[in-house]
Amino acid sequence: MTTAPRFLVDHLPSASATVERPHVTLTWAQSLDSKIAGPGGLRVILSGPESMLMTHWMRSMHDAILIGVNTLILDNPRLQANLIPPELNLPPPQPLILDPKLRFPTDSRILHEWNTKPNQRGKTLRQPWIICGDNVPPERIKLVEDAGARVVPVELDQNGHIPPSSLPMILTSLNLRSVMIEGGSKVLSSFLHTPTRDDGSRLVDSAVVTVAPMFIGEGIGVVPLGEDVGLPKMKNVHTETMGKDAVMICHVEDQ
Ligand SMILES: NC(=O)c1ccc[n+]([C@@H]2O[C@H](COP(=O)([O-])OP(=O)(O)OC[C@H]3O[C@@H](n4cnc5c(N)ncnc54)[C@H](O)[C@@H]3O)[C@@H](O)[C@H]2O)c1
Ligand SMILES: Nc1nc(=O)c(N)c(NC[C@H](O)[C@H](O)[C@H](O)COP(=O)(O)O)[nH]1
Repeated sequence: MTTAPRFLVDHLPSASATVERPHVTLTWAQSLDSKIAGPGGLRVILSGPESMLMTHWMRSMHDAILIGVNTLILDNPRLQANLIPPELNLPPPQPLILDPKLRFPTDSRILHEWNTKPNQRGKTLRQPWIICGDNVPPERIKLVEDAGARVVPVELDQNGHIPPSSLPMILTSLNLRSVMIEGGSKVLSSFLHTPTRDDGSRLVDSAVVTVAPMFIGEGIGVVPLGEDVGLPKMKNVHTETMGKDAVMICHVEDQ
C-alpha cells in the first residue's frame, strides 16, 4: 500500500488542520471484551497486519503521536511510522509523552533510537518530547535533557495530570497542527471525560477504534475500572474491515 487508506483520508486531518485549532484524534485497539492489554498491563498484539499498517498511516497523517508515561514504561514503543515505505519520504510524527512527574526512563527504546541513529533524524525519527509538571525539579529536567529528550514543563490540573482541555493550546505553542493520542487507558479516559477545550470548542475531533475478534479476559480496559460513568455519546461515521479486524471511526456527539 503506497497511499493512505481512503477512509482515513476522508475522515482525518490534512492540510485543513491549523496550528490555531489542532485536530485531536483518539485511537486504540481493543478486544471484543473491550480490553486494550492483558493482566498487569501486559502488551497484547490485537491488530492484524492490515490494521497495524493502517495505524502507521494514521501516525504519518498527524503531526504528533501522544501516549501516557505508563504506556512508555510498559510497552517501550518506538512511536515511528516505520511500516510506511521509507521512499515516500513522509515527515515522521513528533512523539509526545504525558509524564507529570518526569518518570521518563532514559534507557527507553524511543530515546535509544534518537541517540543511536543521528542520520535518521528528521527522516524517520524525531526527538522525544516529554510534557511534565512545572513543579518537576530542575535537576531532574536537566538529567532527562542531557540524556537526549526535550522536556516541556506545563501547569498540572487538580488530579496531577496534564489537563486534557489545555493540550490543544500546548500543541499550538509547539507549532503542532494535529495529534493522535494512542493511549493508554488512563489517558484515553481523561480525554473522553473532558468535553471541551479551554476555548470552549469540542476537545476530541475523532476516535479511530480497531476491534480485534478475540477475548482477553482479565486485563486493562479501554477506560480504567470505575471510570465508565460519564463517557460521551459517540456516533459511528465509518466502519472498515481490515483483514480480520473492524476499524470504526467515531465522532463525539455534543453533550
Ligand atoms: N491496545 C492499545 O491500543 C493500547 C495503546 C496504548 C497503550 N495500551 C496499554 O495501556 C496500558 C497503559 O495504560 P495506563 O492507563 O496504565 O497508562 P497510560 O499510558 O494512560 O499513562 C497514565 C499516566 O499518564 C500520566 N498522565 C498525564 N496526563 C494525564 C492525563 N491527562 N490523563 C491521564 N494520565 C495522564 C499519569 O502519570 C498517568 O499515571 C499498557 O498496558 C499498554 O499496553 C494499549
Ligand atoms: N494499534 C495497536 N494495536 C495493538 O495491537 C496494540 N497492542 C497497540 N498498542 C499501542 C502501543 O503503544 C504499542 O506498544 C505500540 O504500537 C508499539 O509499537 P511501536 O514500537 O511504537 O511501533 N496498538
